[in-house]
Amino acid sequence: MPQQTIEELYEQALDRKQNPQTGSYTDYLYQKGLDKILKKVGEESTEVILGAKNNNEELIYETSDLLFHLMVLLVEKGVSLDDIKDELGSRLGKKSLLHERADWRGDKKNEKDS
Ligand SMILES: N=c1c2ncn([C@@H]3O[C@H](COP(=O)(O)OP(=O)(O)OP(=O)(O)O)[C@@H](O)[C@H]3O)c2ncn1[C@@H]1O[C@H](COP(=O)(O)O)[C@@H](O)[C@H]1O
Repeated sequence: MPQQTIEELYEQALDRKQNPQTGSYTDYLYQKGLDKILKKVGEESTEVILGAKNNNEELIYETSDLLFHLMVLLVEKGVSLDDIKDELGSRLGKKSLLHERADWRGDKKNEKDS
């Protein structure tokens, strides 16, 4: 079975933006505009959560849907994958702030606030 990288998925979405194709679902999303794309990202996020509660097959399917719609959102907003990689890179090696969280320390008093 062929595989597709996130980079290829992004490039595909970018190509659809630059070279609109009639009958393309990606093009349909761009035509509908940002609110439609955001609605799809919201729906697909919820479906990832529901899929994870069911089984890994559904989780994989819904995560793929979400990644596709996220790539369309990034393209629509003019955000590149490099922008995301830079942000992720800036976090590399940073100490997590987990130790500052009361719930992690087992502070039951604050659990209801989390
Ligand atoms: N990876 C995807 C991909 N993942 C999900 N989807 C579409 O996302 C939609 C999600 O399903 P839903 O039931 O939630 O949505 P829907 O009812 O079809 O549509 P809405 O009216 O809700 O918007 C389906 O129509 C899927 O076909 C995708 N559509 C396209 N791609 C990739 O993009 C390429 C280009 O596709 P086109 O732009 O259609 O040529 C394809 O070859 C694929 O590689």
